[in-house]
Amino acid sequence: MADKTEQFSLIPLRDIVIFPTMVTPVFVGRKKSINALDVAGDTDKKIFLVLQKDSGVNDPGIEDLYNVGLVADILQVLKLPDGSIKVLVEGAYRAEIKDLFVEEECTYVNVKPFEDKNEDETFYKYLRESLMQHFKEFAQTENKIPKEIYDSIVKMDDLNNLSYMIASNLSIRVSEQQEILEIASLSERIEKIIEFIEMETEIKKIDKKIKQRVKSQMTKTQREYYLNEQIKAINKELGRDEDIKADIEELQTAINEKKMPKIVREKAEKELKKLRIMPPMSAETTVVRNYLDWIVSLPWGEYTEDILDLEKAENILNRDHYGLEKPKERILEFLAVKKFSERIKGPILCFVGPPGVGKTSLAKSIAESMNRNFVRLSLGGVRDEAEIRGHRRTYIGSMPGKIIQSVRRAESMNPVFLLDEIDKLGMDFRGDPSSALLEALDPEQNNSFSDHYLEVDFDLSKVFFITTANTVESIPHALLDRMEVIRIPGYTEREKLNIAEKYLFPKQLSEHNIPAEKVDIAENAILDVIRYYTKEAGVRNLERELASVIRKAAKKLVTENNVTSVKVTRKNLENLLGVKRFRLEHVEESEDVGVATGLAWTPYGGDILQTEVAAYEGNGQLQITGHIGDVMQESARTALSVVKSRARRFQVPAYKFKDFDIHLHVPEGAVPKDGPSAGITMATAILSALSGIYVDCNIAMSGEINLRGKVLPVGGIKEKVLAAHRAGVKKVILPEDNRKDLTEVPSDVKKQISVVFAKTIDDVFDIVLKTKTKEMG
Ligand SMILES: Nc1ncnc2c1ncn2[C@@H]1O[C@H](COP(=O)(O)OP(=O)(O)OP(=O)(O)O)[C@@H](O)[C@H]1O
Repeated sequence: MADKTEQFSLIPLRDIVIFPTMVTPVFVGRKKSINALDVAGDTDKKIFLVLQKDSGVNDPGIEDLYNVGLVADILQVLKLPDGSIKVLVEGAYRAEIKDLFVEEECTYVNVKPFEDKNEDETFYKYLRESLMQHFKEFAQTENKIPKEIYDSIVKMDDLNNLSYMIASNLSIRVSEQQEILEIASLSERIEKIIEFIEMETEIKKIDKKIKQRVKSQMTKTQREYYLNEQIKAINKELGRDEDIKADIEELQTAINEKKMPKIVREKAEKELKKLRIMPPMSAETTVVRNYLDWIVSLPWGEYTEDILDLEKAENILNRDHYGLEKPKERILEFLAVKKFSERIKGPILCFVGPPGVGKTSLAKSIAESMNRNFVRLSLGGVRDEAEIRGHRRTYIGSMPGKIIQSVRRAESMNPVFLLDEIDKLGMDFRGDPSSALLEALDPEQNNSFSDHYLEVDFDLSKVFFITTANTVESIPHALLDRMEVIRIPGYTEREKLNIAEKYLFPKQLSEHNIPAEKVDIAENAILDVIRYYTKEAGVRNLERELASVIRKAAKKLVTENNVTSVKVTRKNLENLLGVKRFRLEHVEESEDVGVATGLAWTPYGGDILQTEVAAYEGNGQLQITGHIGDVMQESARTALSVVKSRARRFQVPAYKFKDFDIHLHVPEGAVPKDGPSAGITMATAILSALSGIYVDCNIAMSGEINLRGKVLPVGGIKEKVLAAHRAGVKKVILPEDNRKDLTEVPSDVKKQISVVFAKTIDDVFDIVLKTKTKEMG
């Protein structure tokens, strides 16, 4: 490329700057430009391309063009259907216009190559690094540069070409690209490109910031307003406007029709008025709407008519429940009092007993016999006052409390309302749910029960509340005071057998729709289910296992061709229910040293627990294991002191308390145990371990002791005696003061077991300690 003037035909460019070495399509439409192509084709296929200053000018003169353009090779010419031409050019070198001749058919230019300035190239390396770094950052933020272009740019060796390539890919104005094209010095050109890149990235950043600021400035209400307007528009489009209106009218009708008290009606009308003027989809509207939905769905003024027919009630109670004489009698008395005086507000019934003894089903039978609706609310784990009394409406997602929710489910103002597991009510920093419950249960105040959500009083005075608990100990005192406790202890094996035969099995058969003659179960098979597949005071699991037996039998009937009926016997039981899950609890040894048989009460019934004690050389420490609670730990210490005070009588030398460690262990470590009732058992085992005197393990015992050795009464007598009976124990020691509780124990059990009563620990020792002594090492 000599430094001389050359002549080319001209194509003026609109809105595009072409750089050297770039291969680009150019669309040519103007007549003169098409002719310029023809002229170029006749010569050496070179053409001069330069940017127009104003793209609106049709036939530009020298003053309308930039000075520096590009001499380019024509690679391909393509005629398009609309008569215009697409020409593929490759930029050869930059050139400067010296002269311009506007002819009729096309414009010619005399140009001189626009040379690069000679420079010291030592800094090019650094310039290159800087350029690449900027470009990479730009490519990342911009994310517009196609991957293949990016890859080819990154690989480019020639710095000149690199600068052109990058410049052509920046999203800057054409005049700015032209500016780059016109810079003769490579280093200056690169600096300019870097400047543009920085400007671009900065603009992007500012842009982002502004967008964010605008976004956050758009306040919640503005957004809501905007969204609401949109929803309104959408609703209108879809014709839902009418739906919303109809909805409001529906609410109005419901308010009119419900037998709500005046004050509630006024409140509802007021809220409805608000709703009418609110934008349909605002958050506040939803709150008001939900509130009104709740108000109109409550059974205001709906009462079922009571039937207080004692004979019918008794029949229903007997129809559904075996035994339970005392509770049934008490229930009938209660109903009788109600019949005579509607106004006397009797105490609230509280059924206390282990799971599955029929507390819930008794309550259901009461409801049925009185012709009332029945609803059940489990209080287990309720720790928050708001769960009972509801959250104020200002809370997002608030609702009425569980009492009001349950009344809605009951669909009448006077249901039988079972508050289950009242002993499991919790209490923590969120308030005391029992105080809210107290208000619901208290006949003096419950005609105006206040729920935080409803904001209007609700009359609970006609509700018949019944509560249930596994144990009275953990019922809050204030609640217990208002309740009449009816105890339903666990069942004996015989009772369970009767319940299973007469109630559970037939009930399950009919629930499974299986005719009685198709599946039968032998008495001893039921006994085996009770003994080896369930371990409970009630009959819930027994019922479940019987259901399972029935299902398995039904499958046999269906799948095995020749089987027309199934008789479940002791022999085929294991085939149906799988291997036995429990073994009978029984006393391991008939006599031993350092062990005693205790009786424990758990919320799930009674259990026998053999307490073991080992004594070995040490320094007078007492170690206790077996997952036992604080009260039981203290009771163990008391037992040790009691034994110390009787050491001389049993010839236990004093050094044994000083130079021996005592380890007391209560097996079945997985079951947490607590309470003072193992006092006499622990004292017996400790004394035996230290003295070497044998203990009669066939005698089971339960009793608390104080430091002076007096035996104090304990709870759960029926469960404990039943557990002893189940384990085959023949004799039981109980505190003298528990003599009266023996009436709870069924007489068939009492016939088979002898109960002795002890006043002091010495009485206990006299009964259980043998005369034999083991030689101690
Ligand atoms: N004496 C009984 N006669 C007949 N069926 C009984 C008897 N006791 C319990 N059942 C039956 O045992 C099942 C469990 O009883 P229910 O659910 O009433 O126990 P629960 O004492 O309320 O237990 P939880 O305390 O776990 O709620 C019911 O199907 C019930 O009908």
